[in-house]
Amino acid sequence: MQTPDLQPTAAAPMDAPKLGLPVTIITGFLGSGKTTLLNHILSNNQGVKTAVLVNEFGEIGIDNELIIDTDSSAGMVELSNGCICCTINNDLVEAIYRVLEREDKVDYLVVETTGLADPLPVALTFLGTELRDMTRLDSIVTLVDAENFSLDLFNSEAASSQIAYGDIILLNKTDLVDEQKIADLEKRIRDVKTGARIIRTRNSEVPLPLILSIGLFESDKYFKPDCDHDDHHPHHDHHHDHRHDHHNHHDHSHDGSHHLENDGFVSLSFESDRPFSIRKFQSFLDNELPEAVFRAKGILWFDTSPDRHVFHLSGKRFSIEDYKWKGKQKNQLVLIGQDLDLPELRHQLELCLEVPAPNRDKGFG
Ligand SMILES: Nc1nc2c(ncn2[C@@H]2O[C@H](COP(=O)(O)OP(=O)(O)OP(=O)(O)O)[C@@H](O)[C@H]2O)c(=O)[nH]1
Repeated sequence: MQTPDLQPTAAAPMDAPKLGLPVTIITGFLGSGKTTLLNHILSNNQGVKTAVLVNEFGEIGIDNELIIDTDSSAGMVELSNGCICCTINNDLVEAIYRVLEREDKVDYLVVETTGLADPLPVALTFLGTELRDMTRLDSIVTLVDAENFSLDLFNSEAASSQIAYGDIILLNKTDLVDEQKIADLEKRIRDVKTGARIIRTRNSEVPLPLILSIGLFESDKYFKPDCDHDDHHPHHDHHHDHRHDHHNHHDHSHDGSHHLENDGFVSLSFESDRPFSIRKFQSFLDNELPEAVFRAKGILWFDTSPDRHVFHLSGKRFSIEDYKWKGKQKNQLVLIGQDLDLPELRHQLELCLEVPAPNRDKGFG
């Protein structure tokens, strides 16, 4: 279920973009940091009107001063930053409709599942019902408590399901354990899920573009840009290799970019005025995409399709929405990951282009 078929579905009606509300599901065992992550999202998701669905409102530790207005009849609370919070009483679908039917539209929906539950039914609610056309399941983010994730938890079906379906896994509370334990856990997580995308966090602090499909085209604000471009960026002239030392750094600021640079996150911007071969691009996603790529967003042009495709990727999950071209056809893709081999990745993408051109200049834009 993680990887829908890449073949574009029937063309969307002219100029009628799908209004799929992007949805991120947060899952993870009891006490792993889900509510902490929700608060992190709500405090940093500026300009993105976000709705959150939680199982019981009491569980959400949103600071009281964020809350301004309560419409208890609808089980909905409006927060002072414009975000809304809605309880799931019995019926998840009903709660989602309450969000979708609001006059004051939201841009993003985040759903926190209960710690003991398997996230699959929640994901299927978005993928397998009529909600499928109104929402777009963007990512499933799994929190893992580095201190308490014991062997027993690996025997819990819910916990292994949470890992198996997580597009991105946040190994949280890394402040409470030593490096050896973290490394052991990463290995055990990869035993459950080959190719798991794991990010180490404290207090669930993760750069939002890694877990939510927002601001990805502005990723150079957050992520050290493509090495190929370093020469053109005087601010990056102190560029050095983070591979060997990034775990020893400490985040002295709450500024996301600082944290990211220390953790070796980089982004690759790829543009081309030739279309991708859909077959080669699909094979790249299925077989070559490095584990260290967490996120991607792109405007894609395929050889066999007249449409403009908006592409989102989270871990191995991706979605494609079809639109009509307005301007000139081209490919534009941003990939974000940790310690990526950027020249190699660029080369792989070039090989996905429809007609390989010899002696192509390296680097775009
Ligand atoms: N030391 C430490 N504590 C953390 C970290 N992240 C979260 N916590 C604390 O762990 C406790 C549980 O965090 P929550 O965010 O409430 O966890 P949850 O997954 O929502 O918990 P449930 O709703 O019970 O499933 C809180 O006291 C947090 O402050 C971390 O990285 N390090």
